Amino acid sequence: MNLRKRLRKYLIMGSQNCPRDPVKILEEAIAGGITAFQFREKGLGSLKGEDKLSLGQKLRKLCRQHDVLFIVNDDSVLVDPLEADGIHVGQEDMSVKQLRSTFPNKIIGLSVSNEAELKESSVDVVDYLGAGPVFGTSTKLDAKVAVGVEWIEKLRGMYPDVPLVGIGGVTVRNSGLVLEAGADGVCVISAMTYADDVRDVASRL
Ligand SMILES: Cc1ncc(COP(=O)(O)OP(=O)(O)O)c(N)n1
Ligand SMILES: Cc1nc(C(=O)O)sc1CCOP(=O)(O)O
Ligand SMILES: [Mg+2]
Repeated sequence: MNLRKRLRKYLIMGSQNCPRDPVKILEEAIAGGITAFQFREKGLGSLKGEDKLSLGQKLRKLCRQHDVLFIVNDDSVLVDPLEADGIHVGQEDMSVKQLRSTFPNKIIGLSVSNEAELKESSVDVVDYLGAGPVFGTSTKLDAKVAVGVEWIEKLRGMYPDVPLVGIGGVTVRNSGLVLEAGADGVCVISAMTYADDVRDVASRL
């Protein structure tokens, strides 16, 4: 399956986003049909060190068993121990050029939230772009200003062939707008991790 298809339903989470066992939440999301997962263990209440690694290993194993793409957020040190398929970074993280030279064959995703960031970005060395926050979000405390689906349209126009996902405040109800604007996939955290029925949300997304 090509990357655009594999990024279609992209769950991102760490234990800090989960009101119950993250392993169970991922199992249910996989049963509902997610195609990609990002291990984003960061921020208030997140696990560190061995505990972080141990949870990452359990989530990685599940993704492998079900052929779900497994991406690590930010932490390049975890890529090899978790045998991740790739890494996602933002503008304030490790440079994508450096990552590309360290991981020539891994998937590299980069966040772009506005024109100024785009100007500074080496889009040519990454495999996909994460655009957002499309809508308002309270999950990421340092999220930038919501950019709307117009930002997706703009990026799609500029980069017709680059895999593109929308993130930030995405729900079952508004996910269609993100895809109609030209995204290949939608990323969600809270809409899935806090759902009463995770599997149902994943399948309807
Ligand atoms: C797919 C995807 N898109 C954007 C982000 C945000 O990355 P970043 O700006 O580095 O912020 P943090 O997630 O690290 O807080 C993402 N993680 N994934
Ligand atoms: C991790 C993250 N990155 C964003 C960006 O705009 O780059 S918004 C965000 C949080 C998304 O969480 P929710 O689906 O609960 O709104
Ligand atoms: Mg980051």
